Amino acid sequence: MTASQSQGGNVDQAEIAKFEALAHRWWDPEGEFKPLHDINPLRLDFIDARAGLAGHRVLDVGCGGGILAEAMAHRGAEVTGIDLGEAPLAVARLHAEESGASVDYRRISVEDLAEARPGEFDIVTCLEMLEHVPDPASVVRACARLVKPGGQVFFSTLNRNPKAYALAVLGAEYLLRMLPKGTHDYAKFIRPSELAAWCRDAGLEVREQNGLTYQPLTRRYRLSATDVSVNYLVHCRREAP
Ligand SMILES: C[S@@+](CC[C@H](N)C(=O)[O-])C[C@H]1O[C@@H](n2cnc3c(N)ncnc32)[C@H](O)[C@@H]1O
Repeated sequence: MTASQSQGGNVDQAEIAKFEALAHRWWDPEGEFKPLHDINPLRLDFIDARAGLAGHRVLDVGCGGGILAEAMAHRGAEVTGIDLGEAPLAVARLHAEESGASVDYRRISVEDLAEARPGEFDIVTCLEMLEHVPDPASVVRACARLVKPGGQVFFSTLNRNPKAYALAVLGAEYLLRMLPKGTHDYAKFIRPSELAAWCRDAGLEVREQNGLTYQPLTRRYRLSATDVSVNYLVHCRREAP
């Protein structure tokens, strides 16, 4: 058990501090968060095509500086974004003010929000966050509680295998320097089978898994229905009671 877990929360303060320190760079499309900017149109379309964002109540868990949350609001969703980092949320609020996006940003854990507002959301998104928490299965359970029966939940994270280590850690952090060193902890990467088991245990039906693959030559990402070997997206539906 880590120090932060023993204090009662499912949070690794060192992870939060990492994102706090970089928060001012969140909206620089060529900065440390470039990969999130680059994959955002793909993941936004993936979610919109499966859940239909316009007019729906959406919760974005681990929203950071708001790259996805804002984009979903611009598609007509009523978005709440939660995170435990103060600085990323401050950046997110400022950016939304400038862009005219309406997003309700809050500093609260997903577990506490699930206690307070179970079943309130049509759609829950939790992207690139599970690999930064001590107990990702607890986040999956909370997301399942927060969505309405029949509602949609989306996760994305990094697979745990030698290829993912080579590309996401050695390649992105050390070779290409796309990300600061230490951004990812390989031990926290999650196999699709592990995530699927947590989803099923939480009452979520896994409908689809899609890879987000990086092409080093073109420096572009694309969605792949078959290659979930590195970064991947999962679409689930909360089973009706
Ligand atoms: C890689 S960023 C992803 C941001 C956003 N989801 C995206 O994909 O554009 C990870 C985010 O998770 C947040 N985070 C880490 N641990 C968390 C926790 N226990 N509860 C809520 N947010 C957390 C960090 O503060 C950071 O903003």
